[in-house]
Amino acid sequence: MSVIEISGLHKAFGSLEVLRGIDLTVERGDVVCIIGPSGSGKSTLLRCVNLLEQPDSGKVVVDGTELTDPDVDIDKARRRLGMVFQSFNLFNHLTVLDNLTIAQRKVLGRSRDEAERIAKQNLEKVGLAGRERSMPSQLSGGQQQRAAIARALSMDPQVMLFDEPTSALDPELVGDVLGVMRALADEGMTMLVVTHEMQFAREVADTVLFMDGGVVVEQGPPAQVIGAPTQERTRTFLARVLNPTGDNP
Ligand SMILES: Nc1ncnc2c1ncn2[C@@H]1O[C@H](COP(=O)(O)OP(=O)(O)OP(=O)(O)O)[C@@H](O)[C@H]1O
Repeated sequence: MSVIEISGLHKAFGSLEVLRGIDLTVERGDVVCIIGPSGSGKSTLLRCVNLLEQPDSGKVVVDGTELTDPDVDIDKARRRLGMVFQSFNLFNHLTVLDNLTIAQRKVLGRSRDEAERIAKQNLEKVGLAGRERSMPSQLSGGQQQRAAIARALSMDPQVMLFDEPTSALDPELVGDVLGVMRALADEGMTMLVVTHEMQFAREVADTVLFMDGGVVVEQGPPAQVIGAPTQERTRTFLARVLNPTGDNP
């Protein structure tokens, strides 16, 4: 069964049309990587999936619930989606453990003990066992991002949304975060990932979506979209990101 069904999605900011009719279906357990040039609408698409942005028209259905239905309890429906942002978005005045337990307790009504047990399991999963009492400022960017992933996982999401999760990291920390994401994919987590990491997209994605100018120009398995793109716009973009200096090898 499809976990995400998006149809006819449009979004404009003033006169700027950012999404111009996006259709996308994501099957359970699949990893979909969204690639494309800056300003092509990738983040806006992800933010429309959990209604952080209200689409102007079109439908977003997650796990059988239409989030774009005005009568739906959006806070409840949104709980199926875990979101990881470029900028980690941890509460800096709270310990790592409190960052992971606060929403579990407030939103899901879990007891402190249960929330802490689940938080610790997820911290272990992302390689941060023993850092429960640390403050975010005592962690590297990569560790903060892994804590943010553990926080999202602690809410038992059906789908994880990643918005350029490694773009704010020093290059040497990128691999750890991508490693955690690979492990999640291997466990069967359904994931929608906006990324500039072509190697990750090539190796982990079931489907790659190339967006440009608010439309999906090309989509399919990575071997097709990244390995043998059929559209000129995809080829031009890939040539630039895979060989940014334009040097011949
Ligand atoms: N809240 C907003 N208000 C006005 N304009 C916005 C808003 N959010 C995004 N935009 C504009 O919409 C366009 C698409 O932005 P979006 O962030 O979706 O692109 P992107 O493909 O994710 O780019 P990048 O790779 O640089 O993050 C950009 O021109 C951006 O300036």
